[in-house]
Amino acid sequence: MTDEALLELKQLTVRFDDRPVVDHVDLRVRRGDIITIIGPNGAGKTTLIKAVLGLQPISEGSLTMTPGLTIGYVPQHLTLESTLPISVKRFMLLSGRPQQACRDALAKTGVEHLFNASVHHLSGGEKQRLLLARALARRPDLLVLDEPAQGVDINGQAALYDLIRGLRDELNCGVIMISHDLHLVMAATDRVICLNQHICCSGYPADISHDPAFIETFGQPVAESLAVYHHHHNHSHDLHGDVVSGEDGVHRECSHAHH
Ligand SMILES: Nc1ncnc2c1ncn2[C@@H]1O[C@H](COP(=O)(O)OP(=O)(O)OP(=O)(O)O)[C@@H](O)[C@H]1O
Repeated sequence: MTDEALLELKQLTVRFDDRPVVDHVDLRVRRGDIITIIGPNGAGKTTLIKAVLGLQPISEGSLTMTPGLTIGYVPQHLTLESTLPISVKRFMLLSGRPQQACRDALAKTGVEHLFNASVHHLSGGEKQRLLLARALARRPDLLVLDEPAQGVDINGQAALYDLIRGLRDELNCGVIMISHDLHLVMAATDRVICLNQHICCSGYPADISHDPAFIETFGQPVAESLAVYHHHHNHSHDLHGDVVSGEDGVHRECSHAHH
């Protein structure tokens, strides 16, 4: 059932004071999909996610979910009252799931060893993994993540995206996330949606980095630096950057600039 649509948005529009902040968005999320929403500040990304979570009323269009769909939500940050002592164990049990399910989820995100630690003492990356574990404890059909790698260093970010991909494979869930880490998105995401109120362009990273709408939104230098990620060469280069014959002995010219 890999093509089962978990969620479908049709012409979904959210207006604030008659201003469309999310403008006629169509989106279909199936099991196994990883869809990343990118876009400049104020583009409507969080508003769209809130609509999916049922936290934001829709002005127009429709949002259909498969009946009984369980959503696991990972917010940008863990916000807790700093004076309230709380352990990882207690935080996880607040999800209402049994202890073993909580432990299993923590093991999946690699932080089970912190079960008795204070949440306040966790590093930024560990907190994100804890939030992810809390979402997983619900055994979600759909994971929704709002900038999951915020405050995590670059190696930690790559590891977190790898983890999300691995969890998608294991749970066969759909994933929809917002990200500002364009380089990681382009290297790791299956499908990208570039939102600027409406969907400017969408598709696979290799394709959208060449899309004029993408270049207009993020600028030529960003588009060029991202295009390298999924750039498949049919030939090799020597140390000077000159093209040498391919494996089949055929020499082909590059159709792009090298950096
Ligand atoms: N409840 C609200 N009432 C009025 N305007 C709102 C409300 N929520 C968001 N907005 C406006 O809608 C626009 C989109 O906001 P949103 O938070 O969805 O953008 P975003 O793409 O997530 O931005 P960022 O990347 O900066 O987080 C902004 O101009 C914001 O000020």
